[in-house]
Amino acid sequence: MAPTIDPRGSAKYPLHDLPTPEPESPLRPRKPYRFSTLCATVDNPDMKDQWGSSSVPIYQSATFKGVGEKFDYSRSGNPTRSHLEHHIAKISSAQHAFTVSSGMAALDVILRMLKPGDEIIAGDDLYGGTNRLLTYIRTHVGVTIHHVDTTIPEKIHPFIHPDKTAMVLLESPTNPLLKIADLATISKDVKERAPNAIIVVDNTMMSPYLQRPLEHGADIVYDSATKYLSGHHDLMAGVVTCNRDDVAQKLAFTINSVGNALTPIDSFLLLRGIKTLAIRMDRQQATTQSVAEYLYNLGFKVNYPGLPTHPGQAVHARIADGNGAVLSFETGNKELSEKIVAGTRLWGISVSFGCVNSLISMPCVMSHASIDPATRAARGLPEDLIRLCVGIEDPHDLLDDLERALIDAGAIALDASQNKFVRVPEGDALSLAVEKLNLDGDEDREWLISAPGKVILFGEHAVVHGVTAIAASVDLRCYGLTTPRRDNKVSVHLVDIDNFYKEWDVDSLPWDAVTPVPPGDEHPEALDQRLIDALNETALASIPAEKKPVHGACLSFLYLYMILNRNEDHPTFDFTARSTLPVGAGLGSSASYSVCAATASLIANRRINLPSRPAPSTDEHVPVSHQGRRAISNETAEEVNRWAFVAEKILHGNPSGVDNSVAVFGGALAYTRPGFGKKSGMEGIQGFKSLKFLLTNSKVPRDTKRLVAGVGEKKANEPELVNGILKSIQSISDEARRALADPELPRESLLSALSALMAENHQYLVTLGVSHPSLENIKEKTANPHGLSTKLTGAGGGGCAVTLIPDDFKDEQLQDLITTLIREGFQPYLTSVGGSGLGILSPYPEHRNRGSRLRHAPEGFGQVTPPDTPTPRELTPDEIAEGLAKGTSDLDPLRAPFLSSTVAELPGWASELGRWMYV
Ligand SMILES: Nc1ncnc2c1ncn2[C@@H]1O[C@H](COP(=O)(O)OP(=O)(O)O)[C@@H](O)[C@H]1O
Ligand SMILES: C[C@@](O)(CCOP(=O)(O)O)CC(=O)O
Repeated sequence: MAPTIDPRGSAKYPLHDLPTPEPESPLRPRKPYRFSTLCATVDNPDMKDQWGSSSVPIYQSATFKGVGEKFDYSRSGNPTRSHLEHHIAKISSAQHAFTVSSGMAALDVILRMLKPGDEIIAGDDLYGGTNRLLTYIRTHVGVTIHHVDTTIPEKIHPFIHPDKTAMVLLESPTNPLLKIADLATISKDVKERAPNAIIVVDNTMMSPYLQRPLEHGADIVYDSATKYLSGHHDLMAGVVTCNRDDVAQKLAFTINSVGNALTPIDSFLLLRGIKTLAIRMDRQQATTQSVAEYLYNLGFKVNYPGLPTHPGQAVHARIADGNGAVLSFETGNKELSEKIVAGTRLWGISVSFGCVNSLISMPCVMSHASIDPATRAARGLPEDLIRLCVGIEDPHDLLDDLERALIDAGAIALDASQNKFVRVPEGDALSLAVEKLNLDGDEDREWLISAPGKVILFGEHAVVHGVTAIAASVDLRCYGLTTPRRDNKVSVHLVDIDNFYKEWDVDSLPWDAVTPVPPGDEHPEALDQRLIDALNETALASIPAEKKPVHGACLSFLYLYMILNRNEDHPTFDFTARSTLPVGAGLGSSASYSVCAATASLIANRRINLPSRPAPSTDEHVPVSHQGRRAISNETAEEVNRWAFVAEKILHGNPSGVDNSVAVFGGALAYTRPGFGKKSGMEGIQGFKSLKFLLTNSKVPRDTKRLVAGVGEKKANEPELVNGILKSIQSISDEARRALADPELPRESLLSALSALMAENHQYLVTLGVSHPSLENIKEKTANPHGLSTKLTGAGGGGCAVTLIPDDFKDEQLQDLITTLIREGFQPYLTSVGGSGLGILSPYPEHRNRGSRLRHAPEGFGQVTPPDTPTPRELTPDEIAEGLAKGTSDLDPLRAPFLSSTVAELPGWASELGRWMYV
């Protein structure tokens, strides 16, 4: 049957005018195309394009020449719009479709069917704009409106009048409470009692993909096509569909008279958006289900028909094909909700929904603000309600972002006994968030900080030049303790570097040379040479140049201490560092030191927020582990990371940032330095933790700054060679990443792939000139007779080598290898990788465990005991006494045991102090 085009605005089509081919044979009939095929297939057999264009052309023309042709004036009809309307009719099971300038324009066209004295029955949880227009109709046209709870069909009955009820206006699910109306039952009930009443359904929340109310007895369905139909928030449009010719005629008349039909260009855009409706919707609603379950499991009241607890779930499942991508939830407190909404990053704060990007809003202050508060209350719209409109972003990122916002607002907190986040009881939440660890008045408190070292598996040196490196945290850490001083001094105590100690009167420091960086601002790209020179000439003048490690450590500490200070009130404290990492051996001791030093000064200068008080815990022992992970917000972590990078610049000259990123964020990362015209940043890598590595310190000292500069020079002198190597190392990192991310790759294949890539990467480092005979010796000893793969790690030139230990490598064989390495004068460590990043000992008294006995760390790491305690060396009793005498006080309970613990005892002692909060 050929469609008839009504140039006055309505495109009328027979049902099932679908591009389904004719059956090839009566025995094998073709099935009609399914929804997503219909969406993607824009085809109007009656309007073939003369050039066979693949997409419908934009007829940007107000008038059309000729008399009696299909089109004469675009207000009445336009070919692009006709194509769109044909397409919408097709996917909506409708005979007639109209497109107008917005969803509200669609409703306006529909409401113009009413006349004074008519009555409307409408839901009580309608979109704010709908309410506004209904109010206008009531006051200006004289139409009576009954707002009724449409979740129970019987509640409508008393308001149905056989003559006066002209229209029933329904939304299901409602926005924003996601209430469900039984469209089929209500349509039937109304038709029985008031046969002339027109049933109108706003289907915007569902789109024709998930719900087609015309199939359930509705007379008119309208959508704000600005939402899911378009999907990209780049146009505004409204759609009206119906099957009744009489109704269609009236709608067409109004649209043509008013002139609000959709423009050609918006028609084109909407047609384009509809092609991906099904695929977008599938992704969006799958993520919404996860978000709804996540919030529900935390204990929030969640409104989403996909939850079994939703009262309208069964009715909705009968009528609709899916649950949509909007949900709302209550927090119990409006202010708390405002904080959560303001705290998200990925979820954009915006009205509207249906876009590929996720949105968060508070209906009472945004989309529904036009309804007065009393009416909102009367209709049960909670002031604290948060609406989430889910987009197509990665579900993990969305959940992550939401979780961080909930943590930062104080809505959820870590329960250490369950090792998971739980909802903070209503009432407490806000006070906790506001409390946000008020650092004022905490001058008299000690702070214990720790950060891990790292092992670079692939990409050292190359990472400085923009290549991706793959690195993971190791089980060895630097600890930094700040102890308040009451004598106007600041001091640095470097236990690992000859127990070096130095103090300065804060007023003697070269404050004139400081250009302070305001809180929140980033440090400029280049170091402030004026401050460095001033420090070298004054505070550091007495440190001889050959004492490079001490000089670098003091300079980086004082530089941060001064530049982070923003007022006349200079904090006074001692900063003592101790590490279980070998210093200067390529395992990132400098980065872990930098992270501790940066955190110390950021805390002392009150420039970072620490988490609100976590849920009260029992007195139970909480070991240093992943228990407190993510207690420190991402924002704080990023701030520490930026400043640790500044300290790394002082120590390394031209660092890539990979070491400090691992020290702050822990785990395993693929890191690409920004500024090389490609995708930069860091991405977590899974599948790393189960790998076993032997780290062997050659004990050959080397200078990272010099080695990094050396590679830079080689690149300048032999660009072709070095650029080729950089390219190859990038491929190695990419391949390693793919292998680690491939869940189907058998374990054996993963290990052999990584071994081969390590060997290849090492050879490139040899060519770059950063190996050392001692490293080649370690490589040889692990390869023969053990067949293991070894590469240098870190800057090279000495320092450490890393060896991958296969799962089936026997303990005795490992012990044998370790003995050989020790005999050669090397220091092996068997370490696990991928543990926590920056940690801060909780300052909350109830999380402290004072007076606990010193516990000895378990001997060794993993199955193999390293034969000797690693560097740093143990302090002599005299040195301990000397250290204790410096600025110690009974008020500072951590300093004395921090100094007197042996290196082996240090991790166990720290963990026993109480709860640690981690990034
Ligand atoms: N525990 C520590 N105490 C003081 N300074 C440290 C400590 N750990 C590292 N550093 C500083 O970092 C420098 C080592 O950096 P680097 O040579 O890059 O070695 P790594 O590869 O271990 O990071 C030291 O010379 C010192 O200035
Ligand atoms: C050589 C390099 O790639 C790794 C750091 O070396 P080391 O761990 O500090 O020895 C330098 C950098 O990435 O900053």
